[in-house]
Amino acid sequence: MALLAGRTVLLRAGVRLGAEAATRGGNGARRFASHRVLVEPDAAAGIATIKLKNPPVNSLSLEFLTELIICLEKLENDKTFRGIILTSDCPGIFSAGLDLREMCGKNPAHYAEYWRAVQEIWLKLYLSNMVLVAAINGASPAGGCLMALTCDYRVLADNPRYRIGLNETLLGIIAPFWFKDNLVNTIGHRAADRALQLGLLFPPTEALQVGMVDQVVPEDQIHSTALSVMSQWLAIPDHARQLTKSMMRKATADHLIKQREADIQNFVSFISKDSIQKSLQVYLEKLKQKKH
Ligand SMILES: CC/C=C\C/C=C/C(=O)SCCNC(=O)CCNC(=O)[C@H](O)C(C)(C)COP(=O)(O)OP(=O)(O)OC[C@H]1O[C@@H](n2cnc3c(N)ncnc32)[C@H](O)[C@@H]1OP(=O)(O)O
Repeated sequence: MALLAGRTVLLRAGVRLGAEAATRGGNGARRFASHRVLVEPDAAAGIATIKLKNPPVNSLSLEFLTELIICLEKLENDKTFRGIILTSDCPGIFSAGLDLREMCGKNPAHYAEYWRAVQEIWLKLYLSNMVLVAAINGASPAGGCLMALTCDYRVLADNPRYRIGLNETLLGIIAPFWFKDNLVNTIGHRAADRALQLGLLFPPTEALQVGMVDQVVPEDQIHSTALSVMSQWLAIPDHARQLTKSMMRKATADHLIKQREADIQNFVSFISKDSIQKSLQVYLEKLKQKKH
């Protein structure tokens, strides 16, 4: 199927990227149909722009994560593409992180399924052979920040409301070791120690200072900057860049891969605790009441 620049399109006959939501059919198999992951391919440039579109805040629900995983798999296997720009279609929000409703009031089997999907998206992004540039055009707490941290380069729009960081402690929860590893690899141990313990959400100037992002630009220049960064990275021969990326990241990814099941069990038992459920419910309630 032909790829059209600048449009959300069919990538392969009969399969619509950005049009897939997991639902259970009668036989329990997954079916896909909805529109949360928009893909704008530029085949000539070898770049696909992924726009996250799960309003209002791009929270990472199981369905949304499933779509994103499938989308990344398709792009990864399509030799047309060498780079992805990851950005948001929701005004002012890159991603609010993990969907708190997936972690509240559900059963252990659901928590385990959800956590496997969270691990999977991280592994897919972190180990991608493609160049990943995050064009962060909104607030990016916790899991939203994590997605940006998996990218090879981060451009943040200059707006004091667009704070980024791993704020888990503010919710009474603990960033898993692989969130921590990814952060340490990005900003160093001392800065990560402070940021994680205090649950810091950095506004753009501070995010740049601490190394959480690589560049801060006016909002209207975010996409053009991401494109120009991308062309710089794509100028490097793929095999050399990919092997170097793997050399830099493999140990961190293997750390999770080796203990994936144990990490799921840890998550399930932690999140199922009454005290943690209570904290998350209080936090969600506060978010809801903020408006009133
Ligand atoms: C054991 C360790 C496990 C896991 C590690 C956890 C990782 C995580 O990612 S946990 C999630 C952490 N996320 C946050 O703390 C962000 C919370 N949200 C916000 O701070 C704000 O919503 C925002 C800055 C992202 C956007 O602000 P604003 O534009 O003012 O929107 P609202 O706050 O009014 O939110 C609109 C709507 O969305 C609901 N919502 C927000 N975030 C989440 C979320 N992460 N999960 C589920 N739902 C969320 C919010 O409650 C509002 O809902 P209603 O319209 O129904 O009131």
